Amino acid sequence: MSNNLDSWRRLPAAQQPEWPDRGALERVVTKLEGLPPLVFAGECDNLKAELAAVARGEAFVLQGGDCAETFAGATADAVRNKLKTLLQMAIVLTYAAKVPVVKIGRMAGQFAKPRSKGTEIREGVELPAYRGDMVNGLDFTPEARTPDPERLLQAYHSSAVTLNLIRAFTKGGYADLRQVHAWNQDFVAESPAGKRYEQLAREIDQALAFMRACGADPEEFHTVEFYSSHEALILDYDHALTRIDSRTGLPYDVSAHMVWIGERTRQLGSAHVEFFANIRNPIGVKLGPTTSVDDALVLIGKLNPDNEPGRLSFITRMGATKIREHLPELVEKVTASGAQVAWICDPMHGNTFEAPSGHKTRRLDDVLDEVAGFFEVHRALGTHPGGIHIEFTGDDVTECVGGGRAIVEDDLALRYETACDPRLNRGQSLDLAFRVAELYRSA
Ligand SMILES: O=C[C@H](O)[C@H](O)COP(=O)(O)O
Ligand SMILES: C=C(OP(=O)(O)O)C(=O)O
Repeated sequence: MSNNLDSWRRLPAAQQPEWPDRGALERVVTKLEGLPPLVFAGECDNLKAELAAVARGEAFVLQGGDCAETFAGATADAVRNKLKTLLQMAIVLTYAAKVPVVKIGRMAGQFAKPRSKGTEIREGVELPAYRGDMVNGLDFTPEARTPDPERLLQAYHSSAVTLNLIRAFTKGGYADLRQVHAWNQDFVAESPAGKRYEQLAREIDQALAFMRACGADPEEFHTVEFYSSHEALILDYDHALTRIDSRTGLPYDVSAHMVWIGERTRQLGSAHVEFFANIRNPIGVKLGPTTSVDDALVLIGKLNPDNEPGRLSFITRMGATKIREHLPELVEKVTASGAQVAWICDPMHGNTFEAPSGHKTRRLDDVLDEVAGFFEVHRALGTHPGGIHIEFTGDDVTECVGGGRAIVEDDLALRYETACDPRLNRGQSLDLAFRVAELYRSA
C-alpha cells in the first residue's frame, strides 16, 4: 500500500489494544490484506451521493444498531430483528415526515469499543477492559480479556455473514413495502408503539393499492438500499481492509460503506484523523460537548478540504442538558464557513448514567429531549437537522428506562444483554421514530 496510506503510523493512536504478540498480529494483517472486499467502492460513492442530499436538506439519515456487535449475535434471527426494527422506523419517518430516509446500520463491523478505563476491577481482581469482540472476550477471565489478533479475522468473517444476510433480506423480498404489516405481526398486540405503527401500515396499504390501481409499481417499493457502518477504531484492521479502487485509483476502506471517528479519537493530529483523511468513503466524526468551533473547522479542513458533498457528517452527542447551549455556535460557524456537512444527532452517548443497581442505562425521555434540542437548534438557525444515530436492538431487552410500555430502573436486570452500552428496545425505538417524525414535520 502507498506510503500516504501508512502516514497514520507516525502519529499517536489512542484506544489501540496491547497485542501481546506483534508477530501474530502481523500474520493476521497479511491474511486480512488478501481477503476480498466486504463492500464496493461504487456503493460507498452511492451512499456519499445520498448523504450529499442530506446535507442539502433533501433527505434524513437513520443510522443505528448495537452498541457492540458480538460474534455470537450474528444469527439470522438477531440480524432480521434489527433490520425489521430499522425498516419500521424508516417507514414511520418516510410516511409521517414525508422525507426520503438513508438507512445505515451500525452493523456488519461494529466490533470494537473505546473505553474510558483501560482495566476493569471486580472484587479486587483487575483485568483489561473489554474492547469489543474484535479485540477480546467479555468474560471476566485473564484468558478472555487478553487481546487476540485472530479475533480480527473473526470480525471480518462475522461482518461478511451479517452483510450477506442484510443483502438477502433487503433485496430478496423481505423489505418489500407489501411486508409493512408482516414486520409488525409479532409486536402489534403487545405494545402501544406497535398499535400506532399498525394504523400507519394500514394507511400505507391503501396508498399502495391506489398506486397499483393507477399502474405504478416502482422497483423502490420492492427493495431497499441499506448501508453498513462502524467506528473504525482498530486501525490495523481498517487499514488492512483498505483497497485501491480500480475505477478511480483511489483508496477506500472496504470493510464498510461508512466509517466514523469516535469522540475519544478525533484529536487533531491523531492517527485516526490522519487515516480517515486518506480514504475516500463517506465518513463521520462524533462531536461531544467540549468540541470548539476551531476543532470543527480544522477537522473539516483536514478531512474534507475540497468540500466534497456527502463526504463528511458531524454526529453530535452533546447530552440533553447541553445540546441547546453548545450546538448553536458550532452549527452557525460551520455553516458560515461554507462547509457542506450533514448534521446527525446521536442522543445516546451524552445521556448515559449508572442506575443504583450498577447497570449503565439511559432514559428515553433524555434521548427524546436531546433530539428535540437538536431540531430546535437547527430550526432557529435555518439549517437542516439531517438525521439520528442510535443504539438499539430488535429484541425486547430492558436496558434503557421509559417508553410507551415503561421500563423502570427495577426492571433493568430482567433482560440486560448488551455487551457494552444500553440500547433502546424495539418499542422504544418506534416511540423515538414517531417523535422524530413529528419534530421533522414541524421543523
Ligand atoms: O459506546 C461507547 C463507549 O465504548 C462506551 O460509552 C464506553 O463506556 P465506558 O465508560 O464503560 O468505558
Ligand atoms: C463510542 C461511541 O460513541 P462516542 O465516540 O460518541 O463516545 C459509539 O458510538 O460507540
